[in-house]
Amino acid sequence: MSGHAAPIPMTARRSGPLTGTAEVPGDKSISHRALILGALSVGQTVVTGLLEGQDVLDTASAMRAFGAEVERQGAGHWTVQGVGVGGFAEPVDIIDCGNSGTGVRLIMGCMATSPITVTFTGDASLRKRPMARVTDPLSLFGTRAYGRSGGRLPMTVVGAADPVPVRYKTPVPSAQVKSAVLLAGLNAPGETVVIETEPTRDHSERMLKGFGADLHVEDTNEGRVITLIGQPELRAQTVAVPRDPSSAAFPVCAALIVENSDILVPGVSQNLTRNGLYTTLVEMGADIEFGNPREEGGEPVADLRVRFSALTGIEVPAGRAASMIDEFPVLAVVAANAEGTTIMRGVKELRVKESDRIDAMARGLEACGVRIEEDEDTLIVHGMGPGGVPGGATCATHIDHRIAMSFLVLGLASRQPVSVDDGSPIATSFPAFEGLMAALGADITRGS
Ligand SMILES: O=C(O)C1=C[C@@H](OP(=O)(O)O)[C@@H](O)[C@H](O)C1
Ligand SMILES: C=C(OP(=O)(O)O)C(=O)O
Repeated sequence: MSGHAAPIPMTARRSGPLTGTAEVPGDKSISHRALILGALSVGQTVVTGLLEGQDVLDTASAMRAFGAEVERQGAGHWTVQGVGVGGFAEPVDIIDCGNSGTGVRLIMGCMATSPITVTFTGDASLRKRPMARVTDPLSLFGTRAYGRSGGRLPMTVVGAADPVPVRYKTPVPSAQVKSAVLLAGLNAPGETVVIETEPTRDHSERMLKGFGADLHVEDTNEGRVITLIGQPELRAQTVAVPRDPSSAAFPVCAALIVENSDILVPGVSQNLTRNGLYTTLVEMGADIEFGNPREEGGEPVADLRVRFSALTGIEVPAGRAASMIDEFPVLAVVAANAEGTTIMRGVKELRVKESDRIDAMARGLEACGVRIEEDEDTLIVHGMGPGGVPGGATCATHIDHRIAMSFLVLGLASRQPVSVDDGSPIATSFPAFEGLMAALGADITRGS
């Protein structure tokens, strides 16, 4: 929904030890894809553990507008009666993807090779984000797009009536771009090929295969080459959505920096395209046990036991950025509570998320007394040691859920409270955040 709710100021105060179990909600990336692939399949897809965050609810509404029957049967339990590849009807109204880059870009992909015309919009954050990264490769299929200057929403996309398959090397490491091209390739005859030089999250590839697409992935000198044969009949599936490692990052990082904490976070994805934060935290000296490794919903997962730790700053290699792209804001908070300097390189994609996350973190951390250095592609945090951040500031969240949650985690370990001007965007990805953190013992309240 693009109408931004009234701002909800929130404040976090230094807390006693966090203890207990944090059962984080379903993975946002997989939830979007379960609804989209369900809508493109023949038969009824059943989804359990769906994330009922606003981003995913907006994708559910969009799938209904294209003709799929999407119904909520119970908490996290949804069914999708699909229309099949090439079966999308033209929506009679604008598709509003709210705050969700994943939603709008993947949906543009899956309508781009059908003979329909669709107008997309989103909230004030999404309307600032670049769409040409998706509409450029879609134009190779024969799709046309007419947006505001700079390729911004609102944007009207005219699907190709006679699509041709494409071969496309992604110029930015983006799972959204890769996925949009693959989804468009579903309704183009012949082979669509996407080549990525830096691997990004691979949920689309795994799930497309699971729904019956003919897709194979090969690691070559040129990069990861993904080949999809167009016009398959996708078959409805049962999808058990695993928990979201990006949401798990908040209780995990909170426990690492709040003295004497000891928590359990079950079912955290160990998918190599998603687990960069956890590798980084261990390198910084985090006391994390990875117990009971197993598969859930087609993803490798483990139960994490996380204890308060004395951490040391490190240099995070640029090659790891894609596997932890949404976790840099909360890593910056952890880094501020570590000894020494943490250098995050290759992070310029953070500038085109829900907000410019490098700028938002730098300004908020500075306001809380932390020394920061930054350039276009780098963020450097000078750590103040465990519990050493002064705090005592109100940080601007810029309609960005991850910025809001990161600064609230910071406040739990800072000398003075840390407030955010608006915690309402948290509902886009982690509506249970406040209750879950309170149950662990975190002192987070509404108001400034
Ligand atoms: O494909 C996805 O589900 C996502 C891909 C990433 O974006 P980019 O592809 O723009 O890097 C990530 O930041 C986003 O939260 C979810
Ligand atoms: C970047 C994110 O999401 P999206 O691109 O889907 O808005 C995120 O959830 O951190």
